Amino acid sequence: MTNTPSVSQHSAEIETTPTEKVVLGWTHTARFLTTASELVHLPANELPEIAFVGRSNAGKSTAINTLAQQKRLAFASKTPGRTQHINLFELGPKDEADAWFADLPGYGYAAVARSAKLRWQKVMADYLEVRRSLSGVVLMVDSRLGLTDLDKQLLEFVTPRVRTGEIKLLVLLTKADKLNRKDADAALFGTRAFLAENASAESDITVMLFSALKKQGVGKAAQILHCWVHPPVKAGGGDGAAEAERNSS
Ligand SMILES: Nc1nc2c(ncn2[C@@H]2O[C@H](COP(=O)(O)OP(=O)(O)OP(=O)(O)O)[C@@H](O)[C@H]2O)c(=O)[nH]1
Repeated sequence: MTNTPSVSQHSAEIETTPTEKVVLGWTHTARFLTTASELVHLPANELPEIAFVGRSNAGKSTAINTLAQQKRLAFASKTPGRTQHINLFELGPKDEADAWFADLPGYGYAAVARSAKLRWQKVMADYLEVRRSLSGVVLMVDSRLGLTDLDKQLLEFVTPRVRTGEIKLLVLLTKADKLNRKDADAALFGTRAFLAENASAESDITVMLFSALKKQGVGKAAQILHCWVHPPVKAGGGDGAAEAERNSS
């Protein structure tokens, strides 16, 4: 077996459309705000907040770093289960932030004691339930594993509010560089089929392949998040996913 180089050792160029360049300029403004181990310690927020969730080691921190084009904004660890707090990041102009990102603790890491696991699952469930500023969820799923039971539980938990349009959902199938074309397509279509059946065909949910290593899907993901925060002012609205889809094809 060969050693897989860490994501930061690679510097693949991001292939971007002009629109994606603009929105990447926005995600690059991300800066650390604060960290909290308890929900009560999270500062109140009036801005749209986008939560990054997923199984431990799915690549959340790396994805945030890639979107922000910063090496260690969110701590990307090789040891699963290292993100033990909710980390908040602020985006937009320095004196006029327009959104927050929240990096949530990864779930499902086997080596974490059961009590700690349950505690973190509760912190996350409570966060998703009570955080009023939550306007979008980015679910990171390792493309090689597909949706795990805990991912499905999380989806079950958030989809009622996705259906009503209260929160948006983007599913990133991470580490897509580790799959060949056929397996990547299978992961993509399998996840889409699950969501179509279990969420709602009409819901504005995007599922896409993502690789921090190869910079695949980075511009498109940035565009979707940007559109969530700055919805296009036009009749018919939408969350920008369709526009991102068009621009990337
Ligand atoms: N090949 C490849 N490896 C990746 C990619 N994204 C992340 N990784 C690797 O996957 C491992 C886990 O990444 P993290 O970003 O720390 O994962 P996390 O979801 O934040 O993990 P927790 O802190 O446990 O919640 C690291 O070794 C990363 O280098 C990718 O796009 N391709």
